[in-house]
Amino acid sequence: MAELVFFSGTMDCGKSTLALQLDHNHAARGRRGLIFSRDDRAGTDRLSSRLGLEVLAREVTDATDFWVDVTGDDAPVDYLVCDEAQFYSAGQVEQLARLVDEAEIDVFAFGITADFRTRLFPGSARLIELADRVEVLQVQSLCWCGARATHNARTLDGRMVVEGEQVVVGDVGSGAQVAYEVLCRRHHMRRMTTAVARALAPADRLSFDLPG
Ligand SMILES: Nc1ncnc2c1ncn2[C@@H]1O[C@H](COP(=O)(O)OP(=O)(O)O)[C@@H](O)[C@H]1O
Ligand SMILES: Cc1cn([C@H]2C[C@H](O)[C@@H](COP(=O)(O)O)O2)c(=O)[nH]c1=O
Repeated sequence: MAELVFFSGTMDCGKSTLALQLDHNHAARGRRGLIFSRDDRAGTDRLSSRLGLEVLAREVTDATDFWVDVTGDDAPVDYLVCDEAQFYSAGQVEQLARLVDEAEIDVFAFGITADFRTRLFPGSARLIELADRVEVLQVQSLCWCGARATHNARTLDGRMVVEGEQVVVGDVGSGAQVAYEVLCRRHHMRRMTTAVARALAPADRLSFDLPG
């Protein structure tokens, strides 16, 4: 029986890498898959991993109707890989669920659950509601303190911000003025990013090495 699976985690925990591996393994067994993504950091029509691998993908937009696109494709489809699924609409997630139930197509969706304010993205919320399984990635991304990172912070010059648009494409550790950093809940609640922690305590008094 086909499944709708949501692989979730913080930014930078290996979701896109897993998406590429999963596609590789299914394709190697002769299954036909389609890859979708939306607003990948590497640009449109892309699914990219920080490990360096990048493949062509179909870009999801507000106008995308998965049911129409997939059932109208040239050849039968066995599975879909859907990256950056947090950016999909609730209606698009419902189309994915329909493809699973009525067309017997496996859907493997990947995305972050919550935004920089700890609020669920619409696509992720609907996936949590509808998925057969929600899988939290095994590889843990870490807060600067060494604890498991569970939350995504948006930073402006290294300091956490709590106001702004929900969607701003960006990266962790990019050095850009607006960037992201993954934190444990304790430090997310206290808005204590690496830069703030470094400013508050001398490095020799910190129990975990801060990144350079
Ligand atoms: N130079 C590197 N060497 C080994 N692993 C790396 C390197 N750079 C990134 N990674 C791994 O890649 C992960 C990020 O993978 P990616 O698929 O891009 O994440 P996500 O899609 O969840 O944001 C990191 O958590 C880390 O495990
Ligand atoms: C927290 C948060 C993230 N984003 C963006 C930033 C990145 O472009 C993607 C996440 O990609 P990744 O492959 O999981 O690293 O989401 C955003 O737009 N708004 C946010 O609040």
